[in-house]
Parts: sequence; structure tokens; C-alpha cells
Amino acid sequence: MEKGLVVIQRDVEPGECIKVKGKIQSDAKGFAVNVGKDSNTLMLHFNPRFDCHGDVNTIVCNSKEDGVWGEEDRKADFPFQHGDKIEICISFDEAEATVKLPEAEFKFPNRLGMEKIEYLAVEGDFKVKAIKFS
Ligand SMILES: C=CCO[C@@H]1O[C@H](CO)[C@@H](O[C@@H]2O[C@H](CO)[C@H](O)[C@H](OCc3cn(-c4n[nH]c(N)n4)nn3)[C@H]2O)[C@H](O)[C@H]1NC(C)=O
Repeated sequence: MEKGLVVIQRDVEPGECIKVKGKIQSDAKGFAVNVGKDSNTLMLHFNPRFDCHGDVNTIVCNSKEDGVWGEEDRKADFPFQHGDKIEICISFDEAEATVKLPEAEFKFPNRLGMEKIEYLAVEGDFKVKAIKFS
């Protein structure tokens, strides 16, 4: 994955929504939206892969604790296309994180029992247009 790192340090409480709006590059190999405490402690690594790390058109979700990746969770749906302008809404509660798209929704367990999100990073072949907290 290439450029496009955006890091926000802000406390997000359960039930709040982090909206990430942007455009998937026309030649994207993959991108990632990471939320958690910091880059080594992630509640959710949401990683749509067009063609990278051996995956094609697959969303890989994972957590990271003290710099160590957890067990990957591969999703069945892949509602993305090259060049798409999208808005991803991420929220969470004590049990799970939810990633909402206009026509799809993905859940991932809050494995680390995080009570707030302090860190957001968007990496890879995705051009961020706006980030909103609501
Ligand atoms: C088959 C044996 C080895 O398994 C593979 O092991 C790879 C290395 O751990 C796995 O890829 C990592 O999977 C992690 C999630 O579990 C992350 O997606 C990790 O990439 C982290 C990353 C890099 N970037 C990034 N690089 N450059 C930019 N701008 N962003 N953003 N996120 C990937 O390098 C990859 O998903 C995994 N594949 C399978 C099928 O398990």
C-alpha cells in the first residue's frame, strides 16, 4: 500500500460515529482504516484488499495488541470498486466495532475491551476528503 496517512488524536466514545469520506484510487491495491489507542494497539484494522498480501477483493479485519496482530477475520462481501467515492462510518460499543457503508455493514469484536478510540489512521490507496465525528 502507498501514501495517504492521516492520523487524528481525539477521544471517541461508544455510540459516536467516525465518518471517513474519500476516494479509492483507480489503481488501488488496498487501503486500511485503523482505530484504537495508537498504532500498536488497534481495536480495528479495516483493510479492504483489491490485490495485496495474497488477497483479491477481500476485506481483512484484525486487532493489534502491543504491536502484535490478532487473528484475521475475512469478510464475505466486498462492496468496493476502484475509483469509488465512499463514506465509511465506524462506531463501537463494549462488544464490537461496526463499519457502516451505504449498502453494507461489517462487525468486528472489541477484543481489547476498549472504552474509547483515541487514534484514527487511514493508510494506503485512499484519498481522504473529510473526517467527521458525530
Ligand atoms: C500465509 C501466511 C502469512 O499470512 C499472511 O501474513 C501477512 C503478514 O502478517 C498478513 O498481512 C498483514 O495483515 C495485517 C492484518 O492482519 C495487516 O493488514 C498488514 O499490513 C499492515 C499495513 C500496512 N499498511 C501500509 N503500508 N503502507 C501504507 N501506506 N500503509 N497499512 N496497513 C499485512 O502485512 C496476511 O494477511 C496473511 N495472510 C493470510 C492468508 O493469513
